[in-house]
Amino acid sequence: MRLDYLTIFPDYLAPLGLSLPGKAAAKGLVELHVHDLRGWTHDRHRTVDDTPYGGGAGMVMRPEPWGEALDELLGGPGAPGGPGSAATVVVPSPAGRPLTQALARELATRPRLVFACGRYEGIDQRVLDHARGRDDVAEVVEVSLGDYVLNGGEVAALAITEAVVRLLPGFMGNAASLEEESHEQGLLEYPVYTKPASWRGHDVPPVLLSGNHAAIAAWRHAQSLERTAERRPDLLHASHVAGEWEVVPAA
Ligand SMILES: Nc1cc(-c2cccs2)n[nH]1
Repeated sequence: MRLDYLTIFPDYLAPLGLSLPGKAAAKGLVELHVHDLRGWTHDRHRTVDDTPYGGGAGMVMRPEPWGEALDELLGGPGAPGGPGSAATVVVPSPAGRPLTQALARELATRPRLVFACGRYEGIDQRVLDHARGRDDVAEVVEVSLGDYVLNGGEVAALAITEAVVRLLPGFMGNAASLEEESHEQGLLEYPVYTKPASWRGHDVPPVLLSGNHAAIAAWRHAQSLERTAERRPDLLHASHVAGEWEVVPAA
């Protein structure tokens, strides 16, 4: 998978070279390329924004630099990959589709993601509309991290990258652990414990020391259900609760 990032703050994406994405890059699972949008401006001040039509506060990002940048990254002579490598343009936005594990799984199947990290009051809408009409763009997807407003898309791009890259085959050593994670089964994760068995008067739930794998699995599922019901009832569906579960003594 190739990941490109268009931003006016390239240094903000320096963490891409560290930890998770950095490890995936080192394993050859991903190619990461950060581009300064100002590289596609032609005036002395390298202007990327202007006042909004219709008035209102703040500034809007001009379409020209984005259009030229996408021309070069997507369809230009230097563009990587031939047919079948059509890019998915990911636009972090508070008005986007919520980032969920399902969306992360979907994005992890794509051959190329191009992150358009906007600032100010947003990117001129025509940039997205034009990109949607390109035959070298598979999809333009606006993605929200949640119902709050950041100053720019860079932080969101880092979060989306981490959620996606960790799902790539061959990245996480134990693929089984991916199955059990929060949201992977549609439920919140159960509580976890490690040594010592007793710490500051707090004991590990005895079932976890029992060696009874069926009872442990049942206890963990019951904990996930309980946590989800308490904290995220919106995630609970009949399918989660259906089926016979043996009653396991409370921890
Ligand atoms: N969820 C979310 C995304 C954003 C922004 C993306 C780009 C500028 S602000 N705020 N909140």
